[in-house]
Amino acid sequence: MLSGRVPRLASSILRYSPRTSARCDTTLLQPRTFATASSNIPINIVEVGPRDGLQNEKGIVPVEVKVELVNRLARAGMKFIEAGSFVSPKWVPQMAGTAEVISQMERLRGVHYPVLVPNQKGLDNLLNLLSTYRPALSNSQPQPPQPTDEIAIFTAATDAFTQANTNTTIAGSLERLAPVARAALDKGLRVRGYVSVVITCPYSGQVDYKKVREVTEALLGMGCYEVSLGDTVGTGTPAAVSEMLEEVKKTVPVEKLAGHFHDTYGTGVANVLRSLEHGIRTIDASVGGLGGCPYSPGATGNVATEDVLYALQGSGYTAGEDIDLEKIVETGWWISEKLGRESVSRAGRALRSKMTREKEQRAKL
Ligand SMILES: CC(C)(COP(=O)([O-])OP(=O)([O-])OC[C@H]1O[C@@H](n2cnc3c(N)ncnc32)[C@H](O)[C@@H]1OP(=O)([O-])[O-])[C@@H](O)C(=O)NCCC(=O)NCCSC(=O)C[C@@](C)(O)CC(=O)[O-]
Repeated sequence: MLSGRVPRLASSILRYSPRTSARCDTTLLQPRTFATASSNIPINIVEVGPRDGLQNEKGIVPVEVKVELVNRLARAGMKFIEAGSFVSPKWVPQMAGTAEVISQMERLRGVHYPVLVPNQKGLDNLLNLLSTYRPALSNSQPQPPQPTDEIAIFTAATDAFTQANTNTTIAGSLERLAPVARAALDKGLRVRGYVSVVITCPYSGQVDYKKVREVTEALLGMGCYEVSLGDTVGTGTPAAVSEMLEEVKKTVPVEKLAGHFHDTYGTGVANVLRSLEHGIRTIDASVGGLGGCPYSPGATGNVATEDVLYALQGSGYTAGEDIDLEKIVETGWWISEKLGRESVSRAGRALRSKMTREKEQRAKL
């Protein structure tokens, strides 16, 4: 654990309560209502580093590194870790090894490892893999839990982005995804939805927030338990996020929404906090600030997990009793160095310097 000033914060902040189904306190759903420090509202962090983080890497990241990344995140206390994608390797070569990753990773009890699925073929590939994990006939032959119990389906708020990302229009993608969601639900999988480009589209500019709302409604109508709203390009400001959420919340219950912010313009944490003020209780984040969408030119990584966890300190929100920020910081550096660079998480950089200084001081004693 961190020591000095950070541990003082850490005692209240670095231990988080697990993801609960009671997503939010309705008294705190009013726009721009700040939570008080004593309210301790649970926030779910969905760690998307192994998927959104790595999918944009130019060089192929070896399966064993991806497996180690997922394992480190789980051991650091993350409860939802997006482990990869069953997409076409012709479109996103980096995700080609996902079946191996989810077969080889440790599967910790209470941790969910969702994977992205774009179409029926992706679901079939996943179900084939899962079929090898059927419960053993005899209790004397215990089987490990199946690698995942959740898929994420994805579309976008503009035709141009949907075309670039999945080779179809919004309507075409919804038509393609509806039977996939139904089949996954029939197999007992949970289904999460994504809407990309909720603020700006890299191809068609300013997005119509009404479209974001309609696409969100469509995904929920297919049985998604939650829809994550992606500021794919990362142009969002807190004011734009507010405006977008005000529109979506006209017809969609806020507890069905998650926030997914890229940090291209440095507004990721501010947008997270703004979305919490709106009642959102699930935030996607990426360790070390890894990532970017291959079909969103110029966009940088997701808001860093470390930055979100740091910002939540003393805010009255709590992100999971088991999360160890020091381990998350170390994991952010570990994977960044594997990728030949430094962690871009601001909190990750500062906390690592602090941890190093403290280690040196201890060594001198
Ligand atoms: C949807 C398709 C497949 C349509 O792509 P398509 O080319 O129209 O598909 P197709 O059905 O014509 O198939 C083309 C080839 O791909 C194969 N194929 C087809 N499907 C699969 C599959 N599932 N798994 C493996 N192989 C597959 C298929 O078998 C065929 O192979 P061939 O016969 O030529 O040898 C393609 O566009 C695709 O995979 N797109 C995914 C793109 C992607 O992964 N983008 C990043 C994820 S979304 C994101 O990052 C945003 C998010 C979620 O983070 C939120 C945010 O920040 O906004």
